Formats: sequence, C-alpha cells, structure tokens
Amino acid sequence: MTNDAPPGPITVDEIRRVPKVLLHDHLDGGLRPATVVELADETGYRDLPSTDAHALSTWLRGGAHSGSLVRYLETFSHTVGVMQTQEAIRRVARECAEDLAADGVVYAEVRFAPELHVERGLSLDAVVEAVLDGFRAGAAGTPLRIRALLTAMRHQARSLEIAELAVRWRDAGVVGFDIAGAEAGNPPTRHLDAFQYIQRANGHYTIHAGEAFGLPSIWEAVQWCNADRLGHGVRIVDDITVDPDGKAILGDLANYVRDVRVPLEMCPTSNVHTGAAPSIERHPIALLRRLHFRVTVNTDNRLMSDVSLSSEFATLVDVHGYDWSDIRWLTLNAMKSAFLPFDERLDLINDVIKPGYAPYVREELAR
Ligand SMILES: O=c1[nH]cnc2c1ncn2[C@H]1C[C@H](O)[C@@H](CO)O1
Ligand SMILES: [Zn+2]
Repeated sequence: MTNDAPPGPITVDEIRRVPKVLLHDHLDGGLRPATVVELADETGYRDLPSTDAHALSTWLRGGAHSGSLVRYLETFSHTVGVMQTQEAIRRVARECAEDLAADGVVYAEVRFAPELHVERGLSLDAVVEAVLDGFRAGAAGTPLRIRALLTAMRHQARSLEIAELAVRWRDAGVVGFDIAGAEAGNPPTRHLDAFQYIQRANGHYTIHAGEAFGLPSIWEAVQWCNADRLGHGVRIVDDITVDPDGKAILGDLANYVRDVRVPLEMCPTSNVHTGAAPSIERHPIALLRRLHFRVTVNTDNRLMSDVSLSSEFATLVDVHGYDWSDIRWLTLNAMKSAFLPFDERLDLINDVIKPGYAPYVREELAR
C-alpha cells in the first residue's frame, strides 16, 4: 500500500535514491565494459572478441541472452581473463563498490570464485586480499557497506579449499561461501564436505540451486547441505500448483522452504537470459511474493544482463505493478537474510532502511 508517495509512476531515479540491499551479485559479472578493454590492454589479454567497449558489451550481452546457463557462463572467460593480477582485481572491486554506492545500495554481498583468478600465479589469498582492498577503497566515503562471499566452482574439486579460505578471511570482510557454475550434473551434495566444514566453523553459505535444474537440486541444497539461502531457487514453483480459482497448493518442499523462511535470491532478468524463467511477465517471483516466501531481488551479473538493482526494481514496478511497499518489503527481506551479524542488520534496518522509505510508505500500513 502506497501513501504519502509523490504522485505519478515510480521512476528508476526515485528507486536509485532509496536504500537497497543486494545479496547476489558476481564480481566478474559486473565490470564496466571500458574497464574490460583497458585491463585487457594493460595485462596483455589478447582474446577479447572486440576492443571497442560498446561492441564488447553488445557481444557479451548477446552471448548471455542465450536461454542456456552453459552458454551464459561462457562469456565469463573474458572478464575472468582480465582479472589475473592484484592490481586489476583491486580496480574491478573498487569500481564495483563505486557503482553499487551510486545506485543507492547500502549493503551488498558480492561474490567471486578465487580459483578462477590464479591463472598467472596469484595465490588464493592474494586474490581475496585484492578484492577486499578494492571494496574498501570504493566504499570509502559512501554509505555502502560491502562484504564478500567466496564461490567455489561446482564442476571443480576445490570447494573444501575455498571453504577453508572463506573461514580464514572471515574477520576481514568475507561473510560467506557459495557454489556456482553449471548446475545440471553437479549437484550440491558433491560439495557436502565443504558445507559441513563451514557449518562446523559456525559460518554461512548460500547455494546456487533451482536455476538450470529443478526440485532435486533445491531439495539437496536445503535438506542435505543445510543452505542458509538459495541462489535463485526459482524452480521451487515446480512444487506449487495453482487451481483455476487462484488457490495455491504447496508440496512438502515448497512448504518447508516457506515455513523456515529460506531466503530466495531471485534475479529476474538473469533468469530470463539463462532460460530459468520464460519472461519477466511469467517469472515465478510474482507468485512467490504473493505467497510470502522470503523473496529478495538481485542483479546476478550487471554487465552480462545490463541491469542495476534499481533497474531490476523498476522492471518489477513496470511489469508486475510493484509499489513502494513491495520495494520496502523486498529490501527488508534482503537485510534480514544478510550474512552480517544480527546487531549490524538491525541497525541498518532501523537507522537506514526504515527511515529511507518513510516518505513513501507509512510504517503501520506496510505489508
Ligand atoms: O547465475 C549463475 N548461475 C551459476 N553460475 C553463475 C551465475 N552467474 C555467474 N556464475 C558463475 C560464473 C562466474 O565466473 C562464477 C563466479 O562469480 O559464477
Ligand atoms: Zn549467480
């Protein structure tokens, strides 16, 4: 319910000005196109499909909008290709923080796979160090608080090593662990030892699941691996049927995910590009939000999908009629689901997010 809001439709500029929270964003999926070109030149990376920033971004976006996760992932070889020195990684991380701050993001968890950045001899620790340095420099003097998640590639066998790395850097800006990459054929239980290691260390992890593969992947992530959150999780709708008069009937897994409030890191535009959802109009986010799953809205890959967090919200406003109350609800969901300590989450909710939406949504009427 919107009230006290300025008259007229909600614009992307207005959305940019309210505080937002981003839980699912890949560092190597969010470079500025000009930076890719400049870093290729500086680091001697010769395989770019174009050295013109505009043509390159068109090429990357064309490849990403393929309807297939595997094809989508192929575009990352070029961004990862230019992120093989500490200097380059530091710059990408700094610009990432600057771009998120300029978009009005007040809290972000940005993920990357350290094992992809060691082609020229960097150690895993040196990669993490460079990212955290860059984040600090980019967020300095802005309201943005930015943390890192370490991702292990699910088709590789380094997840335990990456989990150990995440625990080693936990007090310096790394707040969690993740697995990503081609989902089909690489189920979460392949990495059970890594998840259990994090759990024994009282850490947190999210798992990409229910994107390119369906309910068995979500079931494994939740019931075998104990995921704190699900990356995407869109295919949970396969466990929900809606009868002709609109009543939803949930299966056991969907009920469980909703009952224990497993956060869903939804990335609407990316899901259309990888074929996980047929269109924004028919994206499961509408049903899942209506059924009060713990839905959050995210960007996934700002470069490949040509989005920002503000533009994702604006798309939901345009296509699904979301109002300020929806945007606030989704933002609070994200903040509650962050891997930040409870007292810091509470402070951000009470001191930053609620006041930021106060001109648009009256607290007692918020849904
Ligand atoms: O949406 C995704 N699903 C699975 N893997 C992904 C997605 N977006 C990016 N990745 C992969 C490619 C990157 O190189 C890696 C680490 O950020 O994570
Ligand atoms: Zn992702």
